[in-house]
Amino acid sequence: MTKKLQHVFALSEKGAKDLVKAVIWCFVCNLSLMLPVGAVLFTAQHLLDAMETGGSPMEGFWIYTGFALAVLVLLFVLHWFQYASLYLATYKESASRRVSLAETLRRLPLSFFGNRDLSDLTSTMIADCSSLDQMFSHYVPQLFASVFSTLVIGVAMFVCDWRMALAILWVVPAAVLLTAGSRKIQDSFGTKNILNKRAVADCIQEGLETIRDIKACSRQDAYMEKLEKKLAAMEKGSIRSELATGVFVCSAQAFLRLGLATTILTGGALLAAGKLSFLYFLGFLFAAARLYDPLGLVLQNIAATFNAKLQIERMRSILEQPVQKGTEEFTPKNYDITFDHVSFAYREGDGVLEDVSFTAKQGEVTALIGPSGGGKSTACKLAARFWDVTGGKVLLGGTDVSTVDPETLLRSYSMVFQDVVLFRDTVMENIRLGRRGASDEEVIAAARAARCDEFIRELPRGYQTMIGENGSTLSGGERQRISIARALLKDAPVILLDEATASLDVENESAVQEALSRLLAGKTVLVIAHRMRTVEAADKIVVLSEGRVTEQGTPSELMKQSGLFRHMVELQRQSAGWKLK
Ligand SMILES: Nc1ncnc2c1ncn2[C@@H]1O[C@H](COP(=O)(O)OP(=O)(O)OP(=O)(O)O)[C@@H](O)[C@H]1O
Repeated sequence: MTKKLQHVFALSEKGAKDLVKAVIWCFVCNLSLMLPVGAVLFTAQHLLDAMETGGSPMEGFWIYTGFALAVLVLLFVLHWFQYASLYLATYKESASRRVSLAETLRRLPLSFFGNRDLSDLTSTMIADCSSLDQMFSHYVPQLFASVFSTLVIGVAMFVCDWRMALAILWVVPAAVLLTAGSRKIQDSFGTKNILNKRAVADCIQEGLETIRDIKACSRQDAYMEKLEKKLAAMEKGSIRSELATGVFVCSAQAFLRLGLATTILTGGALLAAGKLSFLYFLGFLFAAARLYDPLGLVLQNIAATFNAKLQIERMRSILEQPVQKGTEEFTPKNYDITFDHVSFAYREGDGVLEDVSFTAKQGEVTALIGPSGGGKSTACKLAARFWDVTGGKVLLGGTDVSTVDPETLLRSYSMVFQDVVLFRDTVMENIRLGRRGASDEEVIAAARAARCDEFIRELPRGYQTMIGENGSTLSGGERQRISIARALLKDAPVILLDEATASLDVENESAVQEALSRLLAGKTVLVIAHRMRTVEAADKIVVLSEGRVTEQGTPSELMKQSGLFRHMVELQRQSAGWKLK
């Protein structure tokens, strides 16, 4: 049963077990609500007996007071356990749900993120998790518990007096059926409502991410119009969804109250006919009120439970994704990177690399060149197992990288990509990301080697200056030098450089090139460079065009052929003389 609950509600094993416990406690608490009814009847019986026999009503006062207090204490204890099992367990599960989502996301190949909307993932992590917290702390356990407790209380009522039991309970199946029968309608409105809300969140996130381009293209009005349309659709959808839920739930709740009327009528008739004692009549009246209250709430919550379906599905779609796995024991015999007949496609049927074979040897600089879109960056990322290949193998030191745990593998790589990512933190910490635990002195030494030190010291608080979101307060060249400093600090045996010096001015470029050449000694270097000057000193050139290796060899060997490399070198020599009029 635990497994089934885990699957249906996207819970951990402990979460499923805790849900069972919560249902049991809610069930016990629902039954305990009948205890005060018993206490009142017990006391009333005593008073009636005393009045009939002419005894003192005060006789046994302490016993009844003690009994009432015991009921009170028992109720308190039971509700305390119910509270702990509902809320504490739910919030523990909620924390572990978020952690396991984050863990899964950490282990997913980048292909997953390529196919998913970022704002969709954000809303799953934040909004969906919160909705499920609410659902598991307030709705689901109470829903199950009410079904069981109503059954038990119903049987007890039938045992006491089947006519009164019928008068009370006939409305229950009708009210539940009315709510459950509306599921399809509520499902459809609820799903539309959630999708509308997501569309608004997407639109806001898109606007925030692209605000610079929106302004640059004077598209503010068009953007606002689009957002307003989505907001209007959301408002309409929310009202419709609430109305659809409200109509059915309120009707079902009203229907439930009809039971009180039939209880009074039936009880009154039986009482008048002498077929029911006054005490029993009183007891059934109390019991009906006690029964309908939690049931009314449950009806309200059934609708909320229907709406959670979509959120659970979205959560499950992440949790059940196949994650990248592999051995954590990785000691390659060397750090040669070998592409062995590698094919790769971001989307099925849309191949980006086709039968790519080459080796980037340890101690050598291997340059990937070729026309834009030829697959150079893709090859670099496959070398670090950011994605898994669709055909062939990528080997590091003779080991297939797809058999190595991605985080273990990445310890062997330092990377500087075109799109530098900086975090909202100090400059010091942004560089320290290269090697956790590096001392301030080591960070500063790396910054010096990457020619960052000078501009960092000019920042308002030097190395302790906070960098804005993704380094927005720094120039492109400065961002890139910080990322080079990170790579220098990491000092890994494999270096991947993707246009590493693209945003640097000539003075900085030669300074960084000098720092890089010190770092690169003895390492496996895979560099992507558009400028032929950057790759003149490479040990090996691999030309990638339309996803295939069209040439490979030393620069001088390739210059002798009249292939793409030579053509690119000549073109760049010509363009070196190009100037603005
Ligand atoms: N994340 C991605 N999802 C889908 N397609 C992608 C992705 N990244 C790249 N591509 C596509 O894969 C192909 C190769 O891209 P890649 O970036 O590897 O080429 P490149 O040779 O490095 O180009 P450039 O020199 O312009 O950076 C291109 O057609 C590109 O549109």
